Amino acid sequence: MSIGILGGSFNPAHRGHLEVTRAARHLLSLDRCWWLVSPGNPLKDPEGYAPFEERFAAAEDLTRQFRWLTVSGMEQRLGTRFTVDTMRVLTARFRHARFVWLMGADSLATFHLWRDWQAIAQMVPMAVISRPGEQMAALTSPAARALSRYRIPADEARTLAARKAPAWVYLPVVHNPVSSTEIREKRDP
Ligand SMILES: Nc1ncnc2c1ncn2[C@@H]1O[C@H](COP(=O)(O)OP(=O)(O)OP(=O)(O)O)[C@@H](O)[C@H]1O
Ligand SMILES: O=C(O)c1ccc[n+]([C@@H]2O[C@H](COP(=O)([O-])O)[C@@H](O)[C@H]2O)c1
Repeated sequence: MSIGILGGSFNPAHRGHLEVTRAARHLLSLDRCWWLVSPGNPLKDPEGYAPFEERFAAAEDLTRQFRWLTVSGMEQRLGTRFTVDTMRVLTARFRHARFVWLMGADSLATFHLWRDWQAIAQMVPMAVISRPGEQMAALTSPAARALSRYRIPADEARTLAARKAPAWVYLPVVHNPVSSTEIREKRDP
């Protein structure tokens, strides 16, 4: 079974998350997707984070109609905050699953700042989905350069989940500028 994982703060969840996930599911031919709600991104200021339970519940509300999409509180339960730790547990626990790590272009732009990012790239194939204004920073980022030889063309995206990591694809398919930051600012100007 192939499973796409979109890790995120979901502070709050929005249509952009949905668009990324639906596009990835379709183009990568994934059986299922998980939204992995982070207890707190280690690179983000904890100030301004809504409580985990609130972020989780809002993500569930937004996705209820999609049976192929599960909102997971795995990191909260495991007590992991770093993706490398989470993926070590998941790959050991679900030996027969073929995981693909999903992320927006802005995440690839700072991927080289994540703990043991090379180990993550060795562990799991990755799909990077476009985000308005982020393409240049993503594709010229230190991680994109370091991993350039493992990039596959977008028209081979369907093969990604079956590939051995490292392997990644850039999908220029989402053009929705929505962000959690914008939603929070509109709520509390
Ligand atoms: N509009 C979007 N287009 C493409 N990718 C997105 C979009 N919104 C979120 N993502 C991706 O979804 C993942 C989780 O994002 P996150 O929960 O941080 O939302 P966000 O809108 O980026 O939040 P914030 O504005 O608080 O930084 C990240 O990999 C991010 O790149
Ligand atoms: O492991 C890390 O060092 C790391 C650093 C920054 C972000 N992440 C993960 O990236 C995902 C997206 O985070 P965010 O806050 O941009 O939604 C989420 O699963 C985070 O746990 C992970």
